[in-house]
Amino acid sequence: MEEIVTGKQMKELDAYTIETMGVPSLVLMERAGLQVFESMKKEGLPLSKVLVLCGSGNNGADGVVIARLLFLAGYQVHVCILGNPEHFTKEMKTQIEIGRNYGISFVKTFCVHEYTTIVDALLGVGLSREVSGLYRETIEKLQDFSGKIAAVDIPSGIDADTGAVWGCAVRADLTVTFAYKKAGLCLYPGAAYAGKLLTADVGIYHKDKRSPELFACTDRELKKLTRKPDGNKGSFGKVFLAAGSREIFGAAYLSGQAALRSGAGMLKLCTPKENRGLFTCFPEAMLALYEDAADMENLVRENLCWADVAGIGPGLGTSPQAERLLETLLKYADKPLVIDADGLNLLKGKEKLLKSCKAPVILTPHLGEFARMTGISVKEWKKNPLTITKETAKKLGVLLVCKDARTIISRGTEETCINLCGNDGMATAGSGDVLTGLILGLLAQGLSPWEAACTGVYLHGKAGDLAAEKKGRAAMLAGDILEAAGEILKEL
Ligand SMILES: NC(=O)C1=CN([C@@H]2O[C@H](COP(=O)(O)OP(=O)(O)OC[C@H]3O[C@@H](n4cnc5c(N)ncnc54)[C@H](O)[C@@H]3O)[C@@H](O)[C@H]2O)[C@@H](O)CC1
Ligand SMILES: Nc1ncnc2c1ncn2[C@@H]1O[C@H](COP(=O)(O)OP(=O)(O)O)[C@@H](O)[C@H]1O
Ligand SMILES: [K+]
Repeated sequence: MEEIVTGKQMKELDAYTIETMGVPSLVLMERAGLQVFESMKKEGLPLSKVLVLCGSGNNGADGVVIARLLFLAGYQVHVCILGNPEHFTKEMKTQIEIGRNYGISFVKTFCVHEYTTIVDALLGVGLSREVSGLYRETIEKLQDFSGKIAAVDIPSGIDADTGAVWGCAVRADLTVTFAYKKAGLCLYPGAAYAGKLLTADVGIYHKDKRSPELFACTDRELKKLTRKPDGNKGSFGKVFLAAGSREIFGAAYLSGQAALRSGAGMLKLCTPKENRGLFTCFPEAMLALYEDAADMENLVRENLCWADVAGIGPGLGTSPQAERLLETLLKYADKPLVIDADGLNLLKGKEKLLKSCKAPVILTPHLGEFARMTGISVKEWKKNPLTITKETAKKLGVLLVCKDARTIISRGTEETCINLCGNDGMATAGSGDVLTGLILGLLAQGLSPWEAACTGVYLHGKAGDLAAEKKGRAAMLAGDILEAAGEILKEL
């Protein structure tokens, strides 16, 4: 996993490295500047004439280092420093002095069109208020700039914790952030303002490695998914999935397929009797067919005995039978239970039943479903996704997967997972059904609910990226994500 930090945590880590480990602040800064300089070259930014815009804090001081390194490498570079000299940090004053000794050009005014690249070192993780005055005017001038923009640590104007724009912000092509990704670079809109995001090691260190509060999955988590050569279809897990309705068949097919494609041993689909004929194209699935709401109790109890994990929701509809199915599952489930789509729509008013469920429950709402379920609007969630997801998970006593461009996963504890892969091509019908199946498949193979949810969302995002590569973001279908998930697992 990859740790992600808030601005405050980053400042504490900086301070610890400087004060406790004894690494001089200027050494960290030199490494930070060098990393940005090297990244700009490596990423092919046009460096024939560069303007470095600096604020009065240490982000600005990084900028002066970058200007010096560009100057020493023979590039034409101008530095423009904004802000009151009385507010310059100690490091900033030192960097300006060093810069002057080298003879780099400091300018007071500039015309953006003269430059091929602009380095944004105005504000870093120290941003603490709405951007106004000269900072704002300068950032607004960059809107007509046609060259490339490299942001130092974080695009100026982006809140390091929430990704919100404080009045206005720099839209960068490249952001080189130091030590750890900041939460505000991972959440939208900050993620979009960052452009290509690189994380650079500058020597930040902490002796007591604590477990991160916020993290993203990486391939390392996927690589833990191994098959046992002596396993059998029973040991790879049995999935019971209540999905599909008279009107909707595809959702059941997609999520059922995804459960098997992610490696589960067996699948039993619980679906209306009328659907029997449709499943001839899915011979791998066993069927548990129901006719009316009265059938449910025995059917659910029998199948829960058989299964290792249960899921409900994709294409389920909201008929009385569907509602009865959900209630019965909540009443009797003693194995992990994943609730998605219509299962979530049917949850309204059943909070008590949900709370009393003996099984660990995973809810996978997209934001529309989340809003319907909780009464918290999408707009409100987007303002503070980490806290709201955590608080809701805690309140409902569930593991919550809030699906969006950046899916957030919480079980109400201090630790939150954010997914950084995937793309807008995944906003296509049935994509969420595939995710439900993947999570069920991983649960069936023995992953804990937390591991299955975090790894499942990551696998889904990676599969979405592979599908986009093959088919294009507009043309890709949920079935392509499903197929790609299999390929990702194969490559591992
Ligand atoms: N030695 C260190 O501490 C290191 C610091 N680093 C850099 O230092 C940055 C953090 O430095 P600082 O804590 O000095 O903070 P910043 O440089 O991000 O900004 C702080 C300054 O901006 C002012 N400010 C805040 N919001 C403003 C607004 N809206 N409009 C105008 N001014 C505003 C503050 O009053 C303060 O003077 C990091 O982002 C990183 O770039 C890196 O060089 C790594 C090492
Ligand atoms: N812009 C985006 N970037 C990354 N992932 C996205 C984006 N839009 C949607 N997704 C992902 O696609 C999936 C869509 O799920 P959902 O809305 O439930 O689809 P459906 O109900 O059609 O199956 C979610 O996992 C979501 O995180
Ligand atoms: K910046």
